[in-house]
Amino acid sequence: MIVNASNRTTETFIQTENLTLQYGQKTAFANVNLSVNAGEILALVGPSGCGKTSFLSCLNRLTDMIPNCQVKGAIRIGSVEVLNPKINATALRRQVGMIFQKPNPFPLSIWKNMELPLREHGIRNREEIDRIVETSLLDVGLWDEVKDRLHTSALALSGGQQQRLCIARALGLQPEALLLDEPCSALDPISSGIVEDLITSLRQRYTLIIVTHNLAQAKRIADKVALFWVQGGVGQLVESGKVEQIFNSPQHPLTAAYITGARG
Ligand SMILES: Nc1ncnc2c1ncn2[C@@H]1O[C@H](COP(=O)(O)OP(=O)(O)OP(=O)(O)O)[C@@H](O)[C@H]1O
Repeated sequence: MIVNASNRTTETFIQTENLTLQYGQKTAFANVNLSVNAGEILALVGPSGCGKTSFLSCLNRLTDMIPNCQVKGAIRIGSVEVLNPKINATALRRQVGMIFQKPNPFPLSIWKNMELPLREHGIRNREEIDRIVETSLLDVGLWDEVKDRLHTSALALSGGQQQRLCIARALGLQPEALLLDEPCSALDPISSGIVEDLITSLRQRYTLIIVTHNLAQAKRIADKVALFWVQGGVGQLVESGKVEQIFNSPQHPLTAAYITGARG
């Protein structure tokens, strides 16, 4: 294990310092200083194009895969300096999982979706795989729904079930943190509610950062909220704070305008 989230909720687990990301000449966001305590949920909100997805992508170094993408500043997750080139990005991504807006199961059976990442990370013992698959599917409330069809295609599941499978797939790798990029926005309202409840249930055990355009959702599930905004063509962190503070007594006029729907 490369990160350690003991002392949950009282200790900073994810922290960025002066984090800046450029795609070629274009600065997506600049100088973001943000922290999340272990076991908490941070919601990233803000209008389209302000850099929320780009920020998330830095945290498990998905940005390594984007040509001409430069990330400067510092990211600490547990005791790991994420931007240190010596850090193994594959091992980091096992500890810091990512869930995307559109569920992305492999076009394989439910079982294979769960098994493949485990094998890729060196887990080959059949009994251990069986145990992890069952526990992870139980954790996301999917086990009873799929236990009799584990060897049928994951693509036959509903959108909400597919998203829960993707979360189970990430949980199987025993991550410390999960990054969720609008995980409910492609789902119907009922599935969205189920996935939202699931995310809430993961608080404490995991540190979570969720990008959402749904302010009511941020208010329901987040411990902390961060508002990004494009200023001078560059994404900036306008304000971050505890969810009650952001919604009840925002410090910045843009935050006040955003949460009342007057801007954004
Ligand atoms: N691969 C890329 N190459 C060049 N520019 C990019 C790339 N990805 C994002 N951008 C630009 O970076 C800025 C921030 O984009 P990003 O997707 O991070 O914003 P966002 O807040 O997540 O938006 P949305 O809410 O619409 O998903 C935008 O101006 C976008 O056009």
